[in-house]
Amino acid sequence: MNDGNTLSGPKIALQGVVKRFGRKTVLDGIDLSVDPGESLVVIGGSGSGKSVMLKCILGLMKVDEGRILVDGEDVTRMSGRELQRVRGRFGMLFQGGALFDSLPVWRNVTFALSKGSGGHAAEMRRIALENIEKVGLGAEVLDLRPSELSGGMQKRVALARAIAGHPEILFFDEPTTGLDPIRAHSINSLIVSLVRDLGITAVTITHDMASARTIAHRVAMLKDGRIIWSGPTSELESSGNDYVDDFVRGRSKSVTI
Ligand SMILES: Nc1ncnc2c1ncn2[C@@H]1O[C@H](COP(=O)(O)OP(=O)(O)OP(=O)(O)O)[C@@H](O)[C@H]1O
Repeated sequence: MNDGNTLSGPKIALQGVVKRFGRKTVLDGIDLSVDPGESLVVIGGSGSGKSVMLKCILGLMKVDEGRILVDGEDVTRMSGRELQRVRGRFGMLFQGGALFDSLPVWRNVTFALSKGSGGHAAEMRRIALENIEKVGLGAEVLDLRPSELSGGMQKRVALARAIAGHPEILFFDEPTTGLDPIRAHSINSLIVSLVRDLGITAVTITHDMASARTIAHRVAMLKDGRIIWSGPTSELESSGNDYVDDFVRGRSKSVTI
């Protein structure tokens, strides 16, 4: 699936990553890598450290031990401009979309490009439309406020914003939460096509196993601060790991969601 990229090494590599809050160790030696163009889904119970892991990759949280390489560069040793430069390669779709309700859709989509200062309005509208169309919306939503859109449309606008800066890597935090099955399916399809058509590397956190099965090339399970299993999506049902089995089948005896 990643033919041609094998020589370039992983897009993201976590090596022995430890993150503590006070006495609590949330990440306890994470080793994980994501290949260029790969779609990795991270699953795990509530509070298992999935969001903390993404924040560490983005350099929004400092790790206590270990290294995180993005295209071979260690982001844990970076700060300031250097970190901003690497962050420019990422797009994020946050839980809830995190759109600015005081701004029309087109300003939301181009917010990072215009740095919030305005930019050239005609050019920004053109870019907004281009990206809105990529997520299956049209010009009629450009001047609406996010509150005037349905939850599914808001997610699409947030996705349009995430891809507007031509990211090489996209992070999705619970992209289908709160959507009905049809809208969830269309967001999943968009993620699949972004990875396939634009060659984007994707890391997604989700509790939605239907979504994981649709969008992931590979799934990694986080528990007690460690990756306890990772494998191709086709092996999810035969992982040989009881905890993964319980999680995948939605059994709750060892999982708290
Ligand atoms: N800034 C912080 N200060 C202290 N503890 C934190 C901080 N951020 C996260 N934690 C703790 O780290 C643990 C992991 O949190 P995290 O948000 O990564 O979980 P998660 O796996 O994403 O959960 P969920 O699926 O519910 O979103 C939790 O116990 C949380 O309380």
